[in-house]
Amino acid sequence: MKTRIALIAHDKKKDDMIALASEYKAFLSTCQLVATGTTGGRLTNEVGLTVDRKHSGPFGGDLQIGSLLVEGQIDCVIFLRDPMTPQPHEPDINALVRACDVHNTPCATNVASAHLVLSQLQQTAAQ
Ligand SMILES: O=C(CO)COP(=O)(O)O
Repeated sequence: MKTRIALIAHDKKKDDMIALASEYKAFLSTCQLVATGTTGGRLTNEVGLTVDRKHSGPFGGDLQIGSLLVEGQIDCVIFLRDPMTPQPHEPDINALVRACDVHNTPCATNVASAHLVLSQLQQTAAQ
């Protein structure tokens, strides 16, 4: 079965997400990807990945991904959050991260942890 990964980035972290996805493109291309709206659009247009695009974060995209996660349809979340900028949908963001904790789903919220998670998943997939 394909690894199911959610990719989400706040605006000031989107360039980091593009760089990360470009680095892991070969592996990510073998995965089933879901993303919030704007992040997903950039991943498709700039990296060439096939992504199931949900609504933009402020319009409920985090909640849509949280719902998939609760249903057991997400193996891992890469969520590059911007800790320096208040977000109008902070409750949605907290709900998604909380759902990861409730369901013991790996959730990388910065680039360093995203590298650890993706390199491990890539290695496991190659075995
Ligand atoms: O706001 C977000 C996550 O909380 C991300 O949404 P977009 O990918 O649509 O910018």
